[in-house]
Amino acid sequence: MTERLYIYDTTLRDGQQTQGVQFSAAEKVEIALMLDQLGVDYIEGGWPGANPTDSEFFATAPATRATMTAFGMTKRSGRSAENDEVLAAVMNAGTSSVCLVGKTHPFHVREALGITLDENLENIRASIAHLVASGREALFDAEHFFDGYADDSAYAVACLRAALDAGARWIVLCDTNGGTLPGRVGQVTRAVIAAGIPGDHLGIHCHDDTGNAVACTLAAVDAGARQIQGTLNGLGERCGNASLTTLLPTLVLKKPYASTLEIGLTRDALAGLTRISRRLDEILNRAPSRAAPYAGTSAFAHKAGLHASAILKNPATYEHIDPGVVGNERIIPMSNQAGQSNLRARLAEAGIAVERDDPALSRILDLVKMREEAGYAYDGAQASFELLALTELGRMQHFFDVDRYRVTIERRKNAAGRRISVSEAVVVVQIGGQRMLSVSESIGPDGDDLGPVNALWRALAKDLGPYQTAISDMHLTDFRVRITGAGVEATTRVNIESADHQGHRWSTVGVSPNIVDASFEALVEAIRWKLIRDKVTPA
Ligand SMILES: CC(=O)SCCNC(=O)CCNC(=O)[C@H](O)C(C)(C)COP(=O)(O)OP(=O)(O)OC[C@H]1O[C@@H](n2cnc3c(N)ncnc32)[C@H](O)[C@@H]1OP(=O)(O)O
Ligand SMILES: CC(=O)C(=O)O
Repeated sequence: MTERLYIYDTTLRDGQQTQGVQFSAAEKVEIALMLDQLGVDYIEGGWPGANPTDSEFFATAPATRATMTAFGMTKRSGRSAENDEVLAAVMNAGTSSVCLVGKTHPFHVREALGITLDENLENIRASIAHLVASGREALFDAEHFFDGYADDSAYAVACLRAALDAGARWIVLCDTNGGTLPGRVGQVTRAVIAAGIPGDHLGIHCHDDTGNAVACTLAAVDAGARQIQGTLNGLGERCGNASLTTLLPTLVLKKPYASTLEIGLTRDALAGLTRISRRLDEILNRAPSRAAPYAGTSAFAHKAGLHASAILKNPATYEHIDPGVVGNERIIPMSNQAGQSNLRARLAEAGIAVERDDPALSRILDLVKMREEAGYAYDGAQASFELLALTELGRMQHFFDVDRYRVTIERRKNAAGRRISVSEAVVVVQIGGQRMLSVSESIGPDGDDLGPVNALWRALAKDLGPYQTAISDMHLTDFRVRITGAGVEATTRVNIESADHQGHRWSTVGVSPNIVDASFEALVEAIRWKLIRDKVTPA
């Protein structure tokens, strides 16, 4: 018989506690709709009353199939739940479900709240009873539960019991400081169930401070907890929360969960996982994590020659699942670890047909290895690799030549008298016998300098004559610089990631002792790749 496991997402609340993350209300709406598509059961939208964004979000929250939940804390001592203004703001959001965090560790009751243990129990009871009396589904987040249990298990469980007896639907065991290991989470969860808190009322909320949040969550599920809390891409306070991007496919696809637990997530929805994960990164203006399980850009990248050779015979040789199941894709990158199998697969993927015995194959392989020795890295620069291969195969189209470029950096006062630096770039290109000169500065909308690479990009993209339409939907999404080698041998590698409105993302690489020169090479390659991908006819 299968048991129901409920998924509770807290990206919009705990995820917003990530350093550097600040969602707007509109972004929260977009994320809530993505979570709903995915099939989570609860969406914790934030803390109404705590800040204007969260209040605005609840005022305009979208209709969702998932239960929208407001978050807050148990009432303060010395006032009734009805008269606690923080709790009132949470209730006023009007959600059918409300989650309140409360203390369960005597140390925190005494130190952080400065009240007696009995007062805290009463605050929990009265707050939950107030939610239930007003017809809300009540959840109790038992803060620092595992630390509290280690200190005084009877008191920690008494806090859970106070919430359960007052009518809480869910009691959520929180590893707030994230220091508990999976074995201990499993052991304590079992003990809590044995103490009379039923597993189908028990949730788990883990932080990733030891890198074990997902494992701890699974340990609690193994022990009988039937609600898991987590966030998209593992966002959350400090090191983050248990990542639902990892947990959801694990629960749907892996034994024993797939056959013993029912969750509200279909296989179709799971195929949207990578897209949703990447969209969140875009909202946060972050490059997607390479190593993230399932949705990472390297999750199905097969770099080593031996792996690639076997993958081509049967992907199951080096993949634990089919990448398409989570909407991700297989990548066979080129690098100095590659053999001919990587090369042929990579070329085929790029739509470049080459006969098995074409002598260009070993020339390309040698060239890749030689250039990697000189500082290039092609495993993260697929587009540059394709250009290199096309050139070596004699199939590279000729779009334009760069005659010269120049960048100057000037430190000067702006109109307001503030000292700013301004970069100016001049680029001269030859297109179909015509010479074109473009000049651009790098001043952003707020008057600040965006740097010499930005000035170069603007100058290059300003007027490419017959190619202007093709590159007009192109923009740069990431820029990474790495110094390779040391001392006088040091050189700079620049990786540029570009995207267009058709949803393509591509990476190029440039190498030079001079950072601007390396950047320029990567920029020019990004444009050339776009022209090829869009099948633009050379002028
Ligand atoms: C483990 C977690 O992640 S829980 C989620 C935590 N999230 C947040 O804190 C983000 C949103 N928080 C906020 O915007 C603010 O902290 C507010 C609006 C909630 C409260 O702001 P303030 O009234 O200025 O209080 P402040 O933040 O300084 O301190 C928290 C107060 O809540 C009390 N408190 C903390 N936890 C609880 C609790 N579970 N029950 C009752 N009171 C609590 C503290 O003792 C402290 O009270 P004090 O001011 O009398 O010392
Ligand atoms: C409630 C919560 O976020 C925590 O205890 O970590």
